[in-house]
Order: sequence, then C-alpha cells, then structure tokens
Amino acid sequence: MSHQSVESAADGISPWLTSFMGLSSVFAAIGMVSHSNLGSGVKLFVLGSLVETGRRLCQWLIVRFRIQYAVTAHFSEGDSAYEWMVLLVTQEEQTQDNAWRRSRDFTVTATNSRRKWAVQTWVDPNVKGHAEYVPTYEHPQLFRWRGYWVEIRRRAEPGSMRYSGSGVYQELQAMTVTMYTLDMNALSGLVEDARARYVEVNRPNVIIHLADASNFGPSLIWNIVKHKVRRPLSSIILEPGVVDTLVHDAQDFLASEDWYVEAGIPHRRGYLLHGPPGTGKTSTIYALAGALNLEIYSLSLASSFVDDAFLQRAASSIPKNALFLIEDIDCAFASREDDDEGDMRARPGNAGINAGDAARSGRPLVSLSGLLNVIDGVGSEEGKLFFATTNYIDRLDPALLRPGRIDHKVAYELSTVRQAHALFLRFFPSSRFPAFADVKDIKADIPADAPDSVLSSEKSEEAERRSESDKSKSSQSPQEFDGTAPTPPTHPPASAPAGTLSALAVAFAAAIPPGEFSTAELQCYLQAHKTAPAGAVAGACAWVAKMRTERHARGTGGGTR
Ligand SMILES: Nc1ncnc2c1ncn2[C@@H]1O[C@H](COP(=O)(O)OP(=O)(O)OP(=O)(O)O)[C@@H](O)[C@H]1O
Repeated sequence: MSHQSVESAADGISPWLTSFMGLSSVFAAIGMVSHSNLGSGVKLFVLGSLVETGRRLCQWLIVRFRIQYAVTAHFSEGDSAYEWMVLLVTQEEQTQDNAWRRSRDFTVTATNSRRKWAVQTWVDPNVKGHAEYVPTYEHPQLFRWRGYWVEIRRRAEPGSMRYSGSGVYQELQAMTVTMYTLDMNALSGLVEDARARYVEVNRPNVIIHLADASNFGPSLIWNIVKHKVRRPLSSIILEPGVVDTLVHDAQDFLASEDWYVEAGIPHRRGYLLHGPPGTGKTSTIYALAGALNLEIYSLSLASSFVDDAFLQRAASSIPKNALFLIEDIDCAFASREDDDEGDMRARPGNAGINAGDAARSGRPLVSLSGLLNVIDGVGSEEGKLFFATTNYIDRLDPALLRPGRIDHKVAYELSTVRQAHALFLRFFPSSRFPAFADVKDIKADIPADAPDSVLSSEKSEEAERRSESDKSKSSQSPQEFDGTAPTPPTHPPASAPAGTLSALAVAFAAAIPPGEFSTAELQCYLQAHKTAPAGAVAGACAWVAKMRTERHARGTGGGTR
C-alpha cells in the first residue's frame, strides 16, 4: 500500500447531518424574527438551540465512534492498490443490493479497458454493454465484506489531472475506505482480498503499465494500464533452449532473494535482448511476464518527456517483483558519430545535458550516468527484473553491458529454416486443417531439442539445393542482388506424404532463405494465406522475390532494419 495512508480517523460527518444543522439554525432565526409573540419566539429559539446541541452531540459521537471503531485507508488513482480496490468494489456492488445501483448520475464512456467501476446489472443484463457507467456522486456507500461494514467514498484528488485523450484532462480520483471494526488486520485482509481478485481476474492477461508525462500528480507516472492477452511461451519460436534458459534464469532469480541478501549481492537482474526488428524480443518478454505472473512497467527512453529525473522517479515507483522494461535502449543516446561531433552527453559521469538544447534538437534527454544510476546505482530499486531491448547492441556503451547491469544477453536472429518450419506449423495446426493432416502426424511436431539435421533430412534434394543458393544470395549486399527469384518447391519431401501439413511445412521452410527475413515478416506473409496452407507454400518463392526486389529498390539489406 504505497500510496494510501492508514489512519483511525473521522473525516467528516454524514451529509444529512450537515443539511439538518443548516435547517435548524434557519428555523430558530425565522422564529425569532417573524413572531410578534416573544414567548413563542423564545420557545422556538430554545427548540432550535436544543436541536443544534443535539446535532453537535451526534457529530461528536460519530467522530468519537469513528476514531474508536473505524479504520480508514486512502487510495490514489495511479497506484496499483487503487485498481485492486476498484475491482473489489465493483464486484461487491454487483453481488449486493447497495446504493450504486440507485445512482442516477453517471459519466458514460466507451469501454476501453477491462477495469470497470460500472453498474452492469443496472442496465438490462441481456444487453451486452459497450460502455462504462461511472457513478459521479461522492456520497459514501456502504457494503458488507466478510461481516464487516465497509464505507467507500470517492472524490477528486485536488491538484492532479489525468489526460484522458482528445485534449481532455480529468481530475484524478481518490478513494477512501472506512471499515467499522477495531481489528486492524481486517483492513489488510480487505486489501489482500482485493489484490487476489485482481490477480485472478487478470490471469488471462499480462498487465503493462506505460509511463506518461501528460499526467501530473504525485503517483502519476505509470498511469496508462494495458491488458494484453497472455501469450504462451510455446508460441515464441526461437532456437531450442533459448526461451527455457531465460525462464529458468528469471525463475531462479525470483526464488532466491534470501540467497542474494546473504551473499551481499543486490537483488536485481538485467537482461538484454538484441537483434533485428521483428525477431521476437518484445514478444518473449510479454510471454515471460505472463508465465511468471509479473506486471510489466515499460518505458521508451526516446519519449520526449523522459529525462534523468523522470527516469529516476519512474524506476523508483515500480513495485517489487515487477518487470521493468526499457525498449530500444540505444535510443537513449546519441550515436558514436554524434559523440564525435562533440556531444558528451552519453559519457559516464556526465550528469545530463542541457534539457532545452536536447528538446530543441529533438534528441533524448537521458544521460548514460542517469541510466546507470537507475539500473544499479543508489537510485536502483531491488527485487526487479530489468529487461532492455535493442536493435543495435554495438551502439551501447560497454559500461551499460557489464555484468551486474546486464547479466544475461540473448541474441535474436532473422528466421532460420527451423523457425520458418515451426511458424508454418503454428499457423496451420492439423486441428484446424484436418484435410491436410498427416495420417500419423510424425513430423508436425519436431521436438524442440532435435538437431537441425532432423529437419534438413526432410528436405528434398531440390529444396536443399535451393536453400543453399538462397543462403548465398542472402549474404549478398542489396547492390549485388541480381533480381532472380528462388526456385519454387516442386515436390514434397520424401518421408512426408505429399500435400500433408508436414510436407508443406518443410517445403515452406525450404523456400525461405535462412537469415534473410524476420519472423514478423514471415508471420505477415502467412497471415495473408491463413486459410490456405498449400497456397502459402505455392506463393512463398514469389513473395521472397518480391521482398528482395522491394529491398533492392529501397537499398536495404536483410530483415527490416
Ligand atoms: N521468434 C518469434 N516467435 C513468434 N513470433 C514472433 C517471433 N518474432 C516475431 N514474432 C511476431 O512478430 C511480431 C513482432 O514481434 P516483436 O515485437 O516481438 O519483435 P521485436 O524483436 O521486439 O521487434 P522490435 O525490435 O521492432 O521491437 C509479433 O506479432 C510476434 O508475434
């Protein structure tokens, strides 16, 4: 509960009591003035005074009662605990007949997240809603939770605003939860229950927090929350062992906090995934976070609002056991050529650059020392997995890459024969294409640890020859490209029945020159043929030729770099 303070408190009186106070005073005053009969006026005055005294007594008693018998906690929008509580309240209000359903005043917005402070049962339950109905009033609401009375109140957080798109800023919300109990543990029970529900509801998702500087407020760095459907690790197609090694390493790190403490080693671990665009770096991180139940806090150093101070604040507000991701970490710094031109910004020890100059030149505002400080300096937080991605590892300063900062590097490559083969089978599973299924699906699932020879033995001589010639073409520079297309696969491999998915997968892999296209590019091609596996194979060579011609025209080499 980082942003909510807990206190025994009496924060105000019930609204009806306030109204009543006003009325009783007015009532007494009118009596004094308007009645010519002084005796009646005195009586009314005495009556009014009694009412007022009674009101104050009630107020005092409520205050005393709250101090004695209530525990109050405050939650601020922008903090994860606020999200947990929103979900709990929403679920409770759906199961209990409480006052939220009686609200007649809502802010209605198109559904843009899975989080709802909404009254779904208030609308016709048979109608699938596409909007969120957020009660606008701020009166306290009561509900029962495990036998405790819990009062919830929402209010706008003064002085903090959130950018909600289309040029609109909204005041941030804060929530006050009061539990009528003497038991302090009840509050932590409530918060833990809220968290458990949040984890459960989001089990099919990976939660990604994005930093945003268009918000301003004390806790407003990671205010944009996205939910992505969790991706199985098995859907990441890399060379055998790469994903497993990464997962085991991260699991081991998370499970050995005590060991780190005893050994006097800071409990943090840094990973760098590097390689051409579209080879699966980000996908691996998302799948890994899903498998390990970690929330991702993702930041791009290229964002115009990210400077050393912002980076420091952002890193220090990430909770423990989360995954801190910096994408395209090379974007933080000027290239070496820029350095040569006199930019000393990216050198260790440089505390930063002139922010105004940098902003004017449209260049990033983060210094290397600022970044190093966040990764392993005094500003670094422990208990976190730090991930960085880059397309250009050679542009990174060696200081950034040293162990302790980056402990584990994974190189991503343009698609190999094996990856093209596996991708094809992922796109065309025999369950969806029974007409193409093998009698016995022997080769549809080549074991991950099988040597490449298993796959290559499946290739026809023709495919083998073509693959070799394509390989040599792929190493040509774009200028050397002669414009010829690879030869299309003419017959299926000997050991797989012709026309089966196994045979088609091998033929497809043979048609794709290894090390020339990213998995993303192959994925894009296969998507266009997602209902026609044989068509995908038949068109593969023409596609390769087209891509080469396009690259030649653009003057770029392999991949999408
Ligand atoms: N190795 C892979 N396995 C499975 N899917 C992949 C792989 N590589 C790329 N893809 C697919 O390609 C798309 C882009 O992948 P991703 O964003 O992970 O690449 P990246 O290496 O992070 O690229 P960039 O460097 O541009 O950020 C995703 O839809 C992903 O599903």
